[in-house]
Formats: sequence, structure tokens, C-alpha cells
Amino acid sequence: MSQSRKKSAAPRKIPQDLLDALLNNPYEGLILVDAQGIIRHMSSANEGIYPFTPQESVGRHIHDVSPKSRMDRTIRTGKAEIGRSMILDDKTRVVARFPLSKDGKVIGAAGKLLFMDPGKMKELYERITHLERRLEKYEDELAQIYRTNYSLDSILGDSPDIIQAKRLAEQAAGADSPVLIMGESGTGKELFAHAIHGLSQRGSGALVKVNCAAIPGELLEAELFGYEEGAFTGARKKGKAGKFELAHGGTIFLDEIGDMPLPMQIKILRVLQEREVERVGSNRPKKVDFRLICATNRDLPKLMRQGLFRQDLYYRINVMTLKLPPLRDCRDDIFPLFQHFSRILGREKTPPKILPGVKEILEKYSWPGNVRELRNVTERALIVCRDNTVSPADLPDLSQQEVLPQVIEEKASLKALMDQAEKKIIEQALVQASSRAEAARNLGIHRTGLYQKMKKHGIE
Ligand SMILES: Nc1ncnc2c1ncn2[C@@H]1O[C@H](COP(=O)(O)OP(=O)(O)OP(=O)(O)O)[C@@H](O)[C@H]1O
Repeated sequence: MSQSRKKSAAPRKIPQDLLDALLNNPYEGLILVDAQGIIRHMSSANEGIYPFTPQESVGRHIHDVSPKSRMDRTIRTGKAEIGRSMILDDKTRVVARFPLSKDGKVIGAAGKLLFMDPGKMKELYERITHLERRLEKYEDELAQIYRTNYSLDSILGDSPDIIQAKRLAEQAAGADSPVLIMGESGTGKELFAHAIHGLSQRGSGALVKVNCAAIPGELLEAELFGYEEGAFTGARKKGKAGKFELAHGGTIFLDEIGDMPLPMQIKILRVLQEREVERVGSNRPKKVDFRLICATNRDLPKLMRQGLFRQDLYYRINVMTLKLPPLRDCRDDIFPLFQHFSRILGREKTPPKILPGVKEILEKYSWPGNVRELRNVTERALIVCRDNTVSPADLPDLSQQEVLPQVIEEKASLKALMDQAEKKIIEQALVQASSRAEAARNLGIHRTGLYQKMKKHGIE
């Protein structure tokens, strides 16, 4: 460290010239009175505001200089008044008054004109009002998007199970209790969560989603509850709000709750009971007001029997239950869904023509990736089809059960057969998952491993 930066060993007293400069700075009008209300200092910026000059004012009682002053009240009550307006010199001024204490005893008070020019305050006020109006407009627009995009009307299907789930979702929207949505991957659990939130009284609030399976256990706590500054190495400078805090006034959607590690389950249970969260590294609990929606594709009762899911948490989250059927159990919905996705995903103005044979192939398939897979298959067919006409040839090979028998019939080396099978399995996993990360997870391999294999097989 250079000599000039070395910490001075001088006494810790503030130099008098610095204090004088502060007390007489031209940016604020400052008055100091003692416990009897006698003015002991009036800064030069007050010149022209009172009937006396700053020099003449010192030694007089505050009421002799400013009859309407409330500084005597500040001394009596010991309470600060910040941001009050006051007419001085025929102008509205914004003032702050606060007591000055020593050893717990009020020894005087300070009065400050915060803005010599109240025009600045007006400018600030107008900016805030303008921002508030814009915020309101965006909130309205957001609520509108939720209502239209995520209403129950956007959930298609006439099978009795879907109709029943929609009926229950409507009831759940009217209540504020926890909802558990169960169903295989791609059956529309998130879609239902959006619809329930959008229709509920919290619809204009946030819907905060947490994918419990995608966040490593050791990061989940910080993600859900937030952390204070310096809570751990790598923590953000100013700390971070957790998902529960962000969902205040809205809904928190815990997706894949069945994958939540046991120690976190206890913490979630506590939040549900006490309705308050404590950031990591803090011991100040904060009240949070949220509605809980959970989803899982795991068999929670089975997980409970295996000791992997807490029973008390299960009963807490399972107040209303929606069971979404797999697509293979709703055969009659498959083709209407395909037509719907063709209409909304098609690039032409007119909906694509669908040739005979397509319906039969779609209905025969077992759709392990459910509606998501059907949507992806439709999207792909629309890209490869010609003249806005979808033919059976535009569909991928949907005989997935025959992936292995098919390749084994061919005469090739084991390595080549295994390569072919790997390519098919990867293609299928990509169609069934909503993202490459999810496909990698489903295949039980790392994302970079999946990218390497995609490159190897020339998969886009
Ligand atoms: N009944 C339905 N009507 C229209 N679209 C649907 C329906 N069900 C699902 N979808 C569509 O399928 C896709 C997958 O749905 P969603 O993400 O809600 O499934 P999920 O059950 O939450 O899946 P995961 O468990 O993998 O997270 C979305 O594009 C969604 O819009």
C-alpha cells in the first residue's frame, strides 16, 4: 500500500473545517436548535427565507424566527418527521425534522429543507405517477394475456377425465387452498396450473414456477427462500429474494414436487404452516402470502411408502387433486388435438389439409410423451410436408415399440445396430421432451453427452 493511502493515526474527530463546510453547504437549508428551542446554527442557504438573516437568527427562539415551526414538537416527542411540506416565504417547501440525542436524552433538533426548489419534488412526484400508470397498464395487459392464453378454453379434450379435471380446476380457482396436479410428463399439468392461477383472485399477481427436479438439492434452498448478502461464497452482493417472496400476492407452482429432497420437504412444510420465510444467512422471518400449486408425474403414495416423501407434506399439498389422463387413454382426443396444433402452428393462412391414413397412425401410437409429444410431432410434420398437405409420410416413425426389433432384422454389425438404435432413441427422447435438458435427464445422461451424441448422429 502506498504511503499516502496509509490509515492516519490522527484522532478520530471530524476536522472542524469539514464540519463547517457541511453545516453551511449550499444545497440544503439547515437549522439546529438546542433542547430549549434556541437556534444555535442556521446555514447560509436559508438566507432570504426567514425575516432574519442566518446570523441574526442565531440565539433567538425558533418561534420568533419561524412561528409555524414544529421543531419544538420534535424536541418534545423525540420523533422525526421526514418529507413534510411547509409554507415558507410563500412557497411550499419539503422539510425534514429530527431529534438530536445524546445518551438517550434529546439535546436538540435539526430542521432541513430537503429541496430548496419544490419544483424538483413535483417533478419526482410526476415521474412516479407516470410510472405507476404504466405499471397498471402492464398489469392489465398481463392479466389479459393470462386470461386468454391460459384460460381453461385453451385446454382441449372431450374425454371424461379431461372434462372432470377442467371442472375441478374451475372450483380450485375459486378457492385459495393448495392444489396437487398429477399426471405423466406432457399431459398439461403446467397448462392447468396457469389456468387455475389466471382464473383465481390472484390472477393479476405473479405465477412463480420452480422445477424442483431441475435445481440441484444444494441450491434449492437458496432458490426457494433467497439469501442475504454474503450468506455463502458466490452469493450476490445485495442478496437475492427467493421464489416464495417473489410469489407474494400470487401463486407458487412447485413442479416435480416428488423429486424434492427430504430435508427440503421439512422446510417447505414449515413455510406452509407458518406462512413465513427466512432467507439463507438471515434470522429475520418475513411474512409471505401465496397460493400453492404442486405438480408431479411420480407416484407420491408409493414414494411415501418408500420413505422418500413425507406424509405430513403430502396431506398439506393434496387438498384438491387433479388427475390428468395420459393421452393413450383419450384416443378420441388425439386427432382433434393434431388438427388444433396444425391450425395454430401452421405457417399458411389456411389450415393444412390432412390426408387419410394420418389419423389412424396417430391413434395407434401410445404417446409416451403425451400431448407435448403430439404437439412436437405436429410441428415437425408441418415443416416437412409439401403444399400445406400432411400425409402419413410426413409423420416420424411412430412404431416406437419396434425400435429394436426393426434394427435387429437388418444384417449389420453389432456396433452399427447399436448406433442405429441409439440414434432412434435419442430422436424419440427429443420429440418427447420439452427441451434438450429434459431429454438428457430422461435418458439419464449429461446434457453435453447428449449434444455429443446428437452431433455424432447428425441430429439437428
Ligand atoms: N389438453 C391440452 N390441450 C392443449 N394443449 C395441451 C393440453 N395438454 C398439454 N398441452 C400442451 O402440451 C405441452 C405440454 O404441456 P405441459 O407443459 O403443461 O405438460 P406437463 O404435464 O406440465 O409436463 P412436464 O411434467 O413434462 O412438465 C404444452 O405445449 C401444452 O400447451
